[in-house]
Amino acid sequence: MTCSNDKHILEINNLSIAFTQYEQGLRQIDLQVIHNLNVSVHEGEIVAVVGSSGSGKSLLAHAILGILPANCTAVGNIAVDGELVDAARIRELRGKKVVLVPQSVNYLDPLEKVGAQVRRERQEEAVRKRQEELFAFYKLPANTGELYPFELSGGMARRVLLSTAMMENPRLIIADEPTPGLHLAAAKNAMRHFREFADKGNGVLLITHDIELALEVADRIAVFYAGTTLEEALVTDFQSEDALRHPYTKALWRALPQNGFQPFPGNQPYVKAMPEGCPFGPRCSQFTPECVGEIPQRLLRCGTVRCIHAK
Ligand SMILES: Nc1ncnc2c1ncn2[C@@H]1O[C@H](COP(=O)(O)OP(=O)(O)OP(=O)(O)O)[C@@H](O)[C@H]1O
Ligand code: NI
Repeated sequence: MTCSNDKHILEINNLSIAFTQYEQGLRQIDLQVIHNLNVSVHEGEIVAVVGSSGSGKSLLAHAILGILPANCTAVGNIAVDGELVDAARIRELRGKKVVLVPQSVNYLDPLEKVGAQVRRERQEEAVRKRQEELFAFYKLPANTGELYPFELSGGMARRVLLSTAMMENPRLIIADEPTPGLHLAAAKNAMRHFREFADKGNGVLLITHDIELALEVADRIAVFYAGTTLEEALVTDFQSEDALRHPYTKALWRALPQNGFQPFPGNQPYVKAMPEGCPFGPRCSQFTPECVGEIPQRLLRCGTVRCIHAK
């Protein structure tokens, strides 16, 4: 939902995710953690999803890949390359057309050498060559393929995960916090790889809590808060506070070092204590009684916003 006419590689509409939990062993409750979420990635784009811990970023990634936990239900529409995908279809696309760079290095199988994992046990020479090229690109030592995950440093493991994602010539990469533990040079290398990948007409959804990193590499930013998108903005909108739409995004902007490091007190609401209406209401200086009602996401200046007061 922007002014871009480019084709959507990923389009998510009205995604909601709830966990079923049992309280005191008996009473079943549904905890809604993602609410009517919309987000899209066009051809050639890196879209960064930024939000604080617990805002639902990883669940979004897992929903797109169809790997949510069993006690979790997702409703809404997910389209990849213009095709609405259901659970069976996403299973076919996963690891091929759509790949995940997971948040945790625990996704590596501890019992298998990493080279074979990245090659998915395939023996062809071309596959081995591609794996070796990727390891070299990520500056992994020559013998890395023969090591087990426990023999890798955290940064090496992360670079192995990045190599795994790049093995299959995917169309869409979902990268969930791909840089923690990486040295600056390695992080920049990974981001350069994403950029080249997107420039070929593919898409990247980059999930991060690091807004400065997002502003450096992304084309658009989706601002997450308490399980929904409060704003979708172009990176260039972050050049001035006035170009931004939502009071929360403006607060994030003022907290950036280059804009005075102004702290913003308070916390995102806990899933069990969500306020009615706007989730940001209790922290918002523009709060009015109308904010307790339904807050639609609307188009505004080539982006979107979920705030009735935004102009
Ligand atoms: N298995 C689960 N059972 C119940 N609630 C869960 C489960 N997994 C996640 N949640 C809740 O869902 C919400 C979103 O979690 P998620 O992992 O997507 O956050 P995140 O934005 O990725 O955070 P972080 O930046 O820390 O990785 C959190 O409130 C979390 O407590
Ligand atoms: Ni996460």
